[in-house]
Amino acid sequence: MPGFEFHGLTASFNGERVIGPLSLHIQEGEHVALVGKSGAGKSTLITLMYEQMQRQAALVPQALGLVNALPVFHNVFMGRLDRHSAWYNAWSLVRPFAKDREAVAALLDELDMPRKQWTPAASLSGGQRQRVAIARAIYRQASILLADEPVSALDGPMAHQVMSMLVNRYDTSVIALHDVDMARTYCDRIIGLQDGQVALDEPASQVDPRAIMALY
Ligand SMILES: Nc1ncnc2c1ncn2[C@@H]1O[C@H](COP(=O)(O)OP(=O)(O)OP(=O)(O)O)[C@@H](O)[C@H]1O
Repeated sequence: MPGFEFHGLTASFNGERVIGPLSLHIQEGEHVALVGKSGAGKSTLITLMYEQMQRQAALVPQALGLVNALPVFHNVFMGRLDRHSAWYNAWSLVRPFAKDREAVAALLDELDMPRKQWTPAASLSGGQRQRVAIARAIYRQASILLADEPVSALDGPMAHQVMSMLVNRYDTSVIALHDVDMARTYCDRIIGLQDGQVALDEPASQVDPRAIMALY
C-alpha cells in the first residue's frame, strides 16, 4: 500500500504512557490534521513520526528550532544541509551561492518577508520566526511534511496564506492544529487524539463538528 506506515508508536514520560501504542497509515496525497485538547499528545506524536521518517520528512516543530545567531538565509538553507557535501555547506556559510540565495529570497517573498534574508533570526518577531521555520520546511522538499501548530503565531490572513502554501507545496502532510476550522478547510482527514489514543479518524468532509468538540 503506497504511503507512510507508522507501527507501534508509544511514548512515556516519568513512567506514564502519553502516546499509544498506536499505528497509522498516511496515504500519499493526503493532508491530515491532528486535533485534540492541550496535552492530548499531538506534539509527541509528530515527534515520534519524525523519528521514524527522518530524512524523508520536513519538520516544523512547535519550538521552531531556529539558530538565533544566524541570518534568515542560513536558517532556511539548513533545510537542505543533508543534500550537500561538507565543503558546499561550509562555503555557503561564508559566501552562499547565487542560486541558493535566489531560491531562499523567492520563498521569503512568498511569505511576505522580503529584505529579511540577512537579518539574524534573533531580531525577528514571533510570526516572522514561524515563517522562517516554514520556509525551511518548504525549502527541504521532502516526501512528507510534519508540522506542529505551524500558524499559531500568524494573524488571520497570513495564517490562511501560509496554510494554503503548505498544502500546495506538500502532497502529503500531518499537521497538528488547534484551530478546528483551519483543520477542516485545509486537510482531507481529521485525526482526533485523546489521552494519546486515536479517538476520531474521519474524512474532513464528513466529520461531525460535534464529534470534534467532544474531544475538548
Ligand atoms: N518532555 C516532557 N516531559 C514530561 N512530560 C511531557 C514532556 N513532553 C510532553 N509531556 C507530556 O505528554 C503529554 C502530551 O504532551 P504533548 O505536548 O504531546 O501534547 P499536545 O497535544 O501537543 O499539547 P499542546 O496542544 O498543548 O501542544 C502531556 O501530558 C505532557 O505533559
